[in-house]
Amino acid sequence: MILKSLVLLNYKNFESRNFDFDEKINCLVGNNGVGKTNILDAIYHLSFGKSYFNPITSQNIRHDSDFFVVEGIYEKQEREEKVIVSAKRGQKKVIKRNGKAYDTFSEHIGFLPLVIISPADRDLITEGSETRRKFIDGVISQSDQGYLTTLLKYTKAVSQRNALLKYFAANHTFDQDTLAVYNEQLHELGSVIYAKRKEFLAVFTPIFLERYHAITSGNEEVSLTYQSKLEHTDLLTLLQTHLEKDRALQYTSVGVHKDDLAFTINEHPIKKFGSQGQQKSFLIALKLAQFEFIKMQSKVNPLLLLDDVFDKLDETRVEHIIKLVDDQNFGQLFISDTHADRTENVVKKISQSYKMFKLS
Ligand SMILES: Nc1ncnc2c1ncn2[C@@H]1O[C@H](COP(=O)(O)OP(=O)(O)OP(=O)(O)O)[C@@H](O)[C@H]1O
Repeated sequence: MILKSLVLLNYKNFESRNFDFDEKINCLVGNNGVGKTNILDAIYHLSFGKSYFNPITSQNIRHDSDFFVVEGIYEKQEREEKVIVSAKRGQKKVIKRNGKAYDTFSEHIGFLPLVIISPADRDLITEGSETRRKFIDGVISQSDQGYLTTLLKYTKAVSQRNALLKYFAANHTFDQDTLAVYNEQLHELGSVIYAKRKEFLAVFTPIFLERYHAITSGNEEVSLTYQSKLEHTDLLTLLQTHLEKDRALQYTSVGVHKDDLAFTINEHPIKKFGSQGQQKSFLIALKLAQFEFIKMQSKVNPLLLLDDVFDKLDETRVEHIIKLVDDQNFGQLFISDTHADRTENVVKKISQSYKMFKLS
């Protein structure tokens, strides 16, 4: 799959801009703040209908404008696909494929597979468990629409159960039968989600370890461990044993919406004991494993976006990363960097076909 061209209208700092891309490598170079990351984010928008960096739609519209439009022309399985994302202040965002608007954004997820590696990924290490669940769910959803649908239903059932718990507390009442309906739903949907996450991690973890060792030349032991209360007990039983707690808290305190992924280096949490370079290598290995997993599942080469990836990494690690990208037989690559020469030297090693976009 290739993104052939991109049009931006009032998207962040771009008033009106067109790009015709190379089918292999595109380098976006320029000083801090010229909009390199914004271009990557516009491409991300076309795949996911939202920004990777800023979830507030109105803040992605250029200051003093009322709307933005991002348009991409793709070539996918020998067909041309035109995708447009547009947003007006105060209105719902619209995603269109070949002129037809989607009813729900989730239908579009996975159609244009994409992996982004960015400094913002460090949230995966530093932030709470929700970020890591989103990562797992995002990877699985890009190649499994059914999973995404199950997840959305589960999330809705959790909200409804929480609303019911609040209602019970506010009205000093309790109705076991109504609660049981939600418990059953959560149990059924949660078991599917748990099984899929486990299945995913069984395939994903070895790929991740292999990528990490390739980047670091293998002196450090790292691990990914899926943590879920469903490991030992089914969700129906857990919901029953947590009933008093849930009633007191007025929300559902147990279920797959509380799962986590533990990251360790030499058996210690990487958040506390990993150096900046080790953390960065860990995150890049995660993302390259994501790339490989999606490619295996969807049989499509995802677009790969590298945002400021070379910063703070020594030359050997940069070389290893680029070699890995090359070995993975990547499809189309977008790289943002402040150093035009550094980028050009690196990309020349893996492809004769590339374009440099010098932004100012
Ligand atoms: N809604 C908006 N309207 C106008 N400008 C915006 C908007 N949102 C962000 N910007 C501008 O976009 C610029 C940042 O762009 P971006 O993050 O893409 O820079 P960059 O080239 O990647 O920089 P760096 O090298 O520092 O990462 C800033 O100048 C910021 O003010």
